[in-house]
Amino acid sequence: MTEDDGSLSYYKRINCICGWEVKFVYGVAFTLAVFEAKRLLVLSLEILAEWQVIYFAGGSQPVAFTLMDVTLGLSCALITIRTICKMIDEIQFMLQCCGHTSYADWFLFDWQRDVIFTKKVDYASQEEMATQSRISDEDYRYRGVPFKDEPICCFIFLLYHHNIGFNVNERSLSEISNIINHRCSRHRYRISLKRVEKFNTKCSLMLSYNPQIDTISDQQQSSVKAELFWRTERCPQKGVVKQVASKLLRALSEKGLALLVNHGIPECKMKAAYRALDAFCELPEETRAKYERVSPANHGYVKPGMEKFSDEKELRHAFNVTGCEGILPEEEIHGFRSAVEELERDFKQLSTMLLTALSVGLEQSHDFLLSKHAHILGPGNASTLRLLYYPPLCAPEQGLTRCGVHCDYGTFTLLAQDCEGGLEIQTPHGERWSRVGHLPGAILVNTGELLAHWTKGQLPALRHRVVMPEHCGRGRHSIAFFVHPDDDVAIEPLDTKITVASQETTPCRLQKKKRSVLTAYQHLQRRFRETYAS
Ligand SMILES: O=C(O)CCC(=O)C(=O)O
Ligand SMILES: [Fe+2]
Repeated sequence: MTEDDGSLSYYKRINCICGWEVKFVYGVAFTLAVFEAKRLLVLSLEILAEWQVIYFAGGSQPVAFTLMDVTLGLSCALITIRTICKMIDEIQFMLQCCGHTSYADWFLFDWQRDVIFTKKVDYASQEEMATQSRISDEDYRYRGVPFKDEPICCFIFLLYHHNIGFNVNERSLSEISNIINHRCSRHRYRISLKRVEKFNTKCSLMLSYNPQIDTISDQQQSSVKAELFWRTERCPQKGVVKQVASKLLRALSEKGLALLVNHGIPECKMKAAYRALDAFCELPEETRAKYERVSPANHGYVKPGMEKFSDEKELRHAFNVTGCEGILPEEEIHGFRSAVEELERDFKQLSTMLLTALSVGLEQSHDFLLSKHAHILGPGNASTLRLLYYPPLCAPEQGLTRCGVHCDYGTFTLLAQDCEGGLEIQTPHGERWSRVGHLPGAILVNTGELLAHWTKGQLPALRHRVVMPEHCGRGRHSIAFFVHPDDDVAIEPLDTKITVASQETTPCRLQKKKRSVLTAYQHLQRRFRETYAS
């Protein structure tokens, strides 16, 4: 890395981190394609030159067959190459590794196009990268991704469904898992495969990676899964709910967060909301001011600098929607209302399911937590849908950040984010920060202060922040759904018998001081006073 005119350029060559197996198969497929192409060329030339002779000797039929054979051979070889490339890309994507300087490179430029059509591009140079063709959110999956010699991966765990998009069969999955488990053991990746026919799913891939923990023991590994199986069932079987509950609880107790796939909220609804907020942020300042949040209500537009979690300037636009018929900029932005109302409905439904699972996991009746959250998005409950937009920034700047360190205040938060990245979490039992990568369509569940307090810290509140981008980004969009109990619910530790291992946890601020019993409303207002500039 060199420093030139104050700008940083990276001069690191691109190496493949893949094992010899992948390189070998890749090489064979490529050689095959070259060989078949050569054969096709030579044959075509021969036919052209000798056509009269072939015709009179009655050789046109065998020649036609050979031609067909070669053509098929070539396309098969090309398909093989493509499949292998896709498989490698998919693995890199899931591991959130590779890329030139980080896996986020994939989203920054059209890697494949540039490799093919440009003679020499320095992918390491930020200036050069800024001039490259950008790749859209929809496209990146179908393009190649750059390799890197040292994976910059963050802690992530997920259950990824075959029928959502990991389009390979079970055999190739187990081959991939063998290769990765063998080759990447030093990077602490683990992949395991499961068949879950019962839930109308062909197979799932479980992947875990944690660079902060020296080794992931088998026991730790099996404790970080969380998935929602029963979203389409009105009356789910008890066993299914119990299974999800225990996975969710283990994930939240050990990591403070869980990643949900197969949750039923389509990505297009998130994107509609992102677009609606973009349009709002482009309105003149005086128009936006009409919709500003006015305390003590939480509904409305929060302009940059209005809410502060740290001493740094925090550059973000937020629009809080509390569901209590607060005004929305529908007049200026047609479709704003429907975009947020649809999401509110979906997030509320998802929260209801998670509250049921948590109640069961806490060994209470299934409606135990639901009864404390009876009025989500209605009067007397502070649950809020929040649209967030962080404008693009080119380089980290002193005293400026996107979102300072904080714990969320309520029961839990559901968070959807685009591919820009920047979200970081502090694992409950450590001081180090880990990146949370972007998995398209997945929703993050993180524990809030009240759930931590209720469970005496056994489900610890997750400290998180959004840092500035390393490269020129495109701006970050996210949607948070803060689930809060009804205003009058007292926040005393619950009488629960949590079955997960009790561990020493980093206390969130609520637990540090002994205070008289507060209601959920009082607790929230206290937090708002601390974070909102008057
Ligand atoms: O934008 C994000 O990803 C995080 C936002 C957040 O943590 C919050 O608003 O509480
Ligand atoms: Fe937060």
